[in-house]
Amino acid sequence: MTPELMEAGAKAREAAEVRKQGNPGQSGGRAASYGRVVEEGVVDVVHGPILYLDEITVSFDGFKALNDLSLYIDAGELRCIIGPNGAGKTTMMDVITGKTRPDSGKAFFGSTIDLLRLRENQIASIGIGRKFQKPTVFEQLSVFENLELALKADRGVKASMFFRLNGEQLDRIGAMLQLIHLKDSAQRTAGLLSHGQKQWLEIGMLLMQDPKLLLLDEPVAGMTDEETERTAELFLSLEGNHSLVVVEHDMKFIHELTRDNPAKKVTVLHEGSVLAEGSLADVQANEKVVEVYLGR
Ligand SMILES: Nc1ncnc2c1ncn2[C@@H]1O[C@H](COP(=O)(O)OP(=O)(O)OP(=O)(O)O)[C@@H](O)[C@H]1O
Repeated sequence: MTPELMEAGAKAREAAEVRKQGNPGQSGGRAASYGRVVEEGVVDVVHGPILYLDEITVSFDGFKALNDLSLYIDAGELRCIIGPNGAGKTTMMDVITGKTRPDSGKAFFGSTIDLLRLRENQIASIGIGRKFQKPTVFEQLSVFENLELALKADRGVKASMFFRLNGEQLDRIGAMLQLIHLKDSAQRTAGLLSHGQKQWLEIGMLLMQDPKLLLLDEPVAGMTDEETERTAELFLSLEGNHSLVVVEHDMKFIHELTRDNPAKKVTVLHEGSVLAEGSLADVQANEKVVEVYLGR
């Protein structure tokens, strides 16, 4: 069998597996999904949040990195998650993206897609994008080529080689360059960009794949104040069209992300579960939060 055919076969199997999730009696015991057919790439958010984590527990040698963690993110929401070192933020992202399997609990994408039954690559292909703390771009390629590659990412190797951008795709790359503030650097080698610009490029690459949910792990670590402000602007412009979960230590950045709407929810994690949730002002005034985190 040719590699192209094997790839096509694997894709078809994945699509079938995702579709199968509408069957009754699947994990999570959610009768609400009974008999519904899940189309590939379609996330059902009509009846609730885009991300639903319920009583997730993850243990490492008996130590609970996540301890009955329940968290719900609405479609189009920008949620900031803070918490001291070791609170479980990375482990939570690992569970959502299929890197770590929990001991117990439920994790749904929309109301029908059971994330705990999918592999990492399947989870990425149904629209959950993850940005790690360190930027990972193709350093030898230009900014434009990095975005072009991201656009082709779901094609097979051979199809990518012969793939030519059409007008609409060129326009999309142009719009993305504008959005991530790299229009003037389109032909620049990515390796020569500043740290902040590399972060934006990687975010742009994720966005080229049009994720429904973006998980961003400390996106402004190492950025200048100006870059941090621009990143806040960028995320605020994505809110509504995408759902974003931003894990961050930088409180100034959290302030910037919540400034337009002081009631915006912020979640504080501690020892593997939610310690407090509410507006930034509320959580900052919460005594338990002050004790374990902000008061340090
Ligand atoms: N693979 C592992 N094996 C053993 N312990 C682990 C493993 N992964 C995480 N832990 C522990 O689980 C706890 C939660 O870790 P996690 O990295 O999720 O926290 P975090 O909130 O992301 O912390 P930080 O802000 O420092 O990145 C920590 O005490 C960590 O030492």
